[in-house]
Amino acid sequence: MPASPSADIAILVRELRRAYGAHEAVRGIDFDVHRGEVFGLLGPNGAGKTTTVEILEGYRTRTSGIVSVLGHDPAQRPRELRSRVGIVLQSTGMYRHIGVREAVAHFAKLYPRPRDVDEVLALAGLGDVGEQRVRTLSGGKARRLDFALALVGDPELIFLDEPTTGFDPAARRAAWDVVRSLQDLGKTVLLTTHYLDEAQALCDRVAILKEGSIVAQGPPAALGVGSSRYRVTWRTEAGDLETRETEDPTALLHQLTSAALARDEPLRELSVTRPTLEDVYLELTAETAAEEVGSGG
Ligand SMILES: Nc1ncnc2c1ncn2[C@@H]1O[C@H](COP(=O)(O)OP(=O)(O)OP(=O)(O)O)[C@@H](O)[C@H]1O
Repeated sequence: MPASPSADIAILVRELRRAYGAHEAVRGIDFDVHRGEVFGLLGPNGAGKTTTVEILEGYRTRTSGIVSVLGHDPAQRPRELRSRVGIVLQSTGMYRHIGVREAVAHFAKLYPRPRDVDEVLALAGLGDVGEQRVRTLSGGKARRLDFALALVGDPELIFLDEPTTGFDPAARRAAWDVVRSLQDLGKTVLLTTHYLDEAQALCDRVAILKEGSIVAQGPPAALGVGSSRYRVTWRTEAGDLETRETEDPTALLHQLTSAALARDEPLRELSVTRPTLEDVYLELTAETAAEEVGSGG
């Protein structure tokens, strides 16, 4: 029997497990993805991200647990899901010899209610290369074509597996813009990424996987980003780089700047930062540090 989640839940996962022989790759995870949300699955290599996403896409079976995608069990491979879900594969490499616009138009015919082809080209940032042959596209543009092919069916839910791996910084920013425009269109996005800045920039909520279990889940801000901890770094008189963490940097900054003024010297390399998602992630996924901080909370 398929689970019947409430209308605002696009993906529901309960006690999901997947074993490969004796190895349990996914160990009883729970999460929901709300409609209209960009949700990120993060975790080191082998944490179970691909296994989880491919179970949601219907490409892999599960050992146990409940999974519902737009109200359907993907294991049944319901036809309806095919047109309501867009999957950006790790580069399709199809249609190399035809034009970009032609490829998107060809894909559009596979769906009952496709988006306008030119609109999709514009959305994916391919408006200027529509007449170019697919094989002549740069890596970044080829990836955008993968986006375009996933979007042309006008899916409600889009899976993005490491959407910017191998991109240069400009191509990454462009891909981020595509994800943001999907969000503006009210689409639900589930993405996996190795880049923590990407998750921080794009995701409404993230789940951090480690060895098949979710070790933290929530909005990036609630995972410590923008928390009350500040990190103050500066170069001392002796030339050493010093770092101190504090709840309130006011007094420390006053002390440092007064001393520098008294010496009539600039305070070199001063920075005041808050922990990024990356700091939180590294803390949670570190092999030994996790045990130490895990029980203390
Ligand atoms: N078909 C398979 N048969 C046996 N073991 C597998 C299979 N697929 C994955 N595994 C194992 O399951 C664990 C989780 O793999 P998975 O690919 O889901 O991780 P991941 O988080 O996606 O990693 P990556 O970021 O490297 O893609 C790993 O230990 C992996 O070796």
